Amino acid sequence: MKKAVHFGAGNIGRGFIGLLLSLSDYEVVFIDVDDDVISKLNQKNSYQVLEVGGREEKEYQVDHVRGVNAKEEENIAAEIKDADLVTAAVGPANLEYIAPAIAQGIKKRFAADNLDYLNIIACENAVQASTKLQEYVYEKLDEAEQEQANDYIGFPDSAVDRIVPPQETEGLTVKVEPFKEWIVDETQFKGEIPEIEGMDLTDNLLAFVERKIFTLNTGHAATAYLGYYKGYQYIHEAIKDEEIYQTVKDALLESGRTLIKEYGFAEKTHQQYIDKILKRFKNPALQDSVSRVGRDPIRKLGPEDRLVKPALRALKMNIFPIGLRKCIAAGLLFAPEGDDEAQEIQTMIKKDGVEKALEEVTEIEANSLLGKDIIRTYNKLKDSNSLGDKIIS
Ligand SMILES: NC(=O)c1ccc[n+]([C@@H]2O[C@H](COP(=O)([O-])OP(=O)(O)OC[C@H]3O[C@@H](n4cnc5c(N)ncnc54)[C@H](O)[C@@H]3O)[C@@H](O)[C@H]2O)c1
Ligand SMILES: O=P(O)(O)OC[C@@H](O)[C@@H](O)[C@H](O)[C@H](O)CO
Repeated sequence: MKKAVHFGAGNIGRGFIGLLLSLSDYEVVFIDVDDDVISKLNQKNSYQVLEVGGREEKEYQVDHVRGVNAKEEENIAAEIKDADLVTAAVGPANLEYIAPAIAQGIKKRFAADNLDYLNIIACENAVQASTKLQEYVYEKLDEAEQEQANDYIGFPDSAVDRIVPPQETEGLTVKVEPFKEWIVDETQFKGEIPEIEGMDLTDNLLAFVERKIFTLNTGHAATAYLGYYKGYQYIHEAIKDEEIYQTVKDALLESGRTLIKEYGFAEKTHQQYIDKILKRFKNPALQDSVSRVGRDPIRKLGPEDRLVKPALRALKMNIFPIGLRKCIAAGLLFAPEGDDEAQEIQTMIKKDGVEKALEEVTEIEANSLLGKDIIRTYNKLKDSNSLGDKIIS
């Protein structure tokens, strides 16, 4: 049996990547900062994945799993020393914290003359997350180790798509949607490409990753921010609201026009891709919350992320992003308790005004045409309790 070390035993870790690895005959060693999940993995050495909302509910048994606490750097390095694959799904902001243990593992492999190729794949909602992880890992290697790593350690970037909502049960069981897509850049592997059920390959990853993030995640964040604004708890409820559906669809068509121009997707195929995604949002069995989907709005409203980047691209194509600007404005009103980034935005707005907060978070100038329009929309939203016709125009 081969061995994979996977960082992040959360929703995507257990509900998607861990499942695929197990189906492909890997033992999976999960690394996590959460003591509780690690001790449960070590007590049971197995868990279940439930696919819900399709024609029939499907259950998968995931065996041969165990856990190591992320604090135990030496033990993690020892696992990586003879691992066949390393994967991660910890959130883009946490990649820098897993890099030291990965670097230690690489050092141990080289010190033991283990020159088997190793590939390390970050499965995050970010463009070039594995490349970013490589930068963090290389900061911990000396020049000779970096040269050796250039020959033996690959960091293939990937795009990962499966909606895994917050879990309601205490145990390890993970509820997931039936849809799944994991696409990895075949040009960045070192050595033989591992055969993993459900892992697809491409030599054109940027097109796929941008299509995914600037469609699914754009629409998801838009639904979450507009849904929160209108008082919905769940994504499937929010997307059923006609006003929200129309605004999200407008935003996706704007983003879609930029993707079609950038990557040459066929218009009809892209339209079908959008429709399929909107249908996935409607899955009531997921009970996916607007607070999870909108989480970390400083990241999500950032200049390179799912709402602002397509809006700026649209502007460059002389399309005024009427739908996207409304979603950005609603994002500035997103304030669920317990979301530190959402609270930070609210504090910025209270302290220095929405103009300053907009500039700080999105890097859009408050005095630009788009900036002024976002602020006008924000103020209108704040003073009413519906998206309203006057807001939609
Ligand atoms: N849930 C989804 O629908 C989904 C789908 C596609 C991609 N993603 C992406 O996958 C990544 C993980 O998302 P998620 O929904 O699984 O989140 P999650 O919070 O359920 O899981 C993340 C896990 O990483 C762990 N973690 C955090 N810091 C760590 C560290 N330093 N070392 C080890 N473990 C650490 C957390 O304790 C948690 O268990 C994100 O980048 C997300 O964008 C999520
Ligand atoms: O994980 P985030 O915080 O980047 O985004 C929240 C959701 O949009 C995301 O997790 C989706 O469910 C996922 O990307 C579906 O593939």
